[in-house]
Amino acid sequence: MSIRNLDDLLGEGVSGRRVLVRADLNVPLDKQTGDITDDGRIRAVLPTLSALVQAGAKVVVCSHLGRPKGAPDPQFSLRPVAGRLGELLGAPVHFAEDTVGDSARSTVAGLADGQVALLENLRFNKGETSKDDAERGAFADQLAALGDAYVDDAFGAVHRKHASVHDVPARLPHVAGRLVLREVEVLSRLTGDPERPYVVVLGGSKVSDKLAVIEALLPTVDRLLIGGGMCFTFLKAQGHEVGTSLLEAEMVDTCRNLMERAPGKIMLPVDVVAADAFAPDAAHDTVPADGIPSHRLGLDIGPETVAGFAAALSQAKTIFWNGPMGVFEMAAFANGTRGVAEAITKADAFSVVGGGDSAAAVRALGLDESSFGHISTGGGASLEYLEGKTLPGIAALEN
Ligand SMILES: Nc1ncnc2c1ncn2[C@@H]1O[C@H](COP(=O)(O)OP(=O)(O)O)[C@@H](O)[C@H]1O
Ligand SMILES: O=C(OP(=O)(O)O)[C@H](O)COP(=O)(O)O
Repeated sequence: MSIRNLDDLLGEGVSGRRVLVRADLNVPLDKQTGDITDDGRIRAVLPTLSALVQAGAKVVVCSHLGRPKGAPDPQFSLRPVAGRLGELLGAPVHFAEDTVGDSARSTVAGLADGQVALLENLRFNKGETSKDDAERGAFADQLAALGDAYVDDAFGAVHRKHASVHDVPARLPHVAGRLVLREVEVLSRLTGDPERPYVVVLGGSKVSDKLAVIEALLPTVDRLLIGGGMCFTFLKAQGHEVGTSLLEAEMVDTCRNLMERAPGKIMLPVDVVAADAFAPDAAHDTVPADGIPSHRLGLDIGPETVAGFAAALSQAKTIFWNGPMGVFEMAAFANGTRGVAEAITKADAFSVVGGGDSAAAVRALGLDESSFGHISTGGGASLEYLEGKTLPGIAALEN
């Protein structure tokens, strides 16, 4: 990557300078308690933050959390993340109650050398995600005013053309952080000439984001295994009833086209675990994929599907997996994700797992992280990188 990195910035000296770090601290939260259920993304940014702290910078961290709608929403506050980040750094993290307002300005102004502040959720501001260049630019101006230099270490968000990712680097001296650098180095192994068979497994719930990626990836992969919330739009395209499962109705034709264009390449579930409700204690049964009752929703792939996917994975030499196979957060619907994850660890292949929830699933299910070649913090970001797209966050660092 021909872009400047953290070592270049450290080499210039950062003591006493305000360094704005864009991190991806979009961690999963327990829906009932609001507790952080997996702190992997916070840990992933520690090498960059610790290096800046040690070098005496005034470190100003910013991130999004979830998808609030451009205004403050307490359920998406980063306050709990500030607490956890402080524990991991071994020093308190000063939390600003807003992102670019009075609280942010006074918090940053009060930082001593080597101290860290975390700004409130970037997405509480309309300008962060706006499609209007001027609106995004105006927010980027305010954000950039809080730093003297900018580090992008938010690999999970480099595919977003958002103010903090795409517009701030145009306003400040900018470098890639340690995490972004490492992610790109590892993922580049999958873009050149991956050892074959190359098998990609896709699941999760960000269906419309990822359907677009499938189109681009299809010619380069040997097998595409589809589970999770993703599979129902494909099953519908095959003419099956999917009950009240997650469905992207306007994408059904696209899915049909994809299957017709690459016959035999896409593997879909042959059985699914269908439940009465989206709840941990919901009544559920394994049913054939063409027999989901109309009042039920698919929350996991079934055992026959796991066996089929495992057989395909056992042949692979390169594997990329993004998106849990089911609602793994609920024990009754975690078997598909566990089965596929175990099959990946057993394969004699270079394997990459990408995505906040997929990485969290690996840890929550107690799997040995070292049996994967790489666990990426970005799902959508790594998929778009593999697709060969110019990622707004990376392009901005190159300029
Ligand atoms: N069948 C399903 N129905 C609804 N949600 C699902 C289903 N399968 C998986 N999910 C959910 O998908 C979420 C993760 O999706 P996504 O954000 O796309 O993955 P990642 O963060 O790894 O990129 C998990 O919270 C999981 O519960
Ligand atoms: O969780 C994320 O992406 P991922 O689920 O694709 O890994 C990133 O934090 C980006 O979040 P976004 O998809 O709401 O822009």
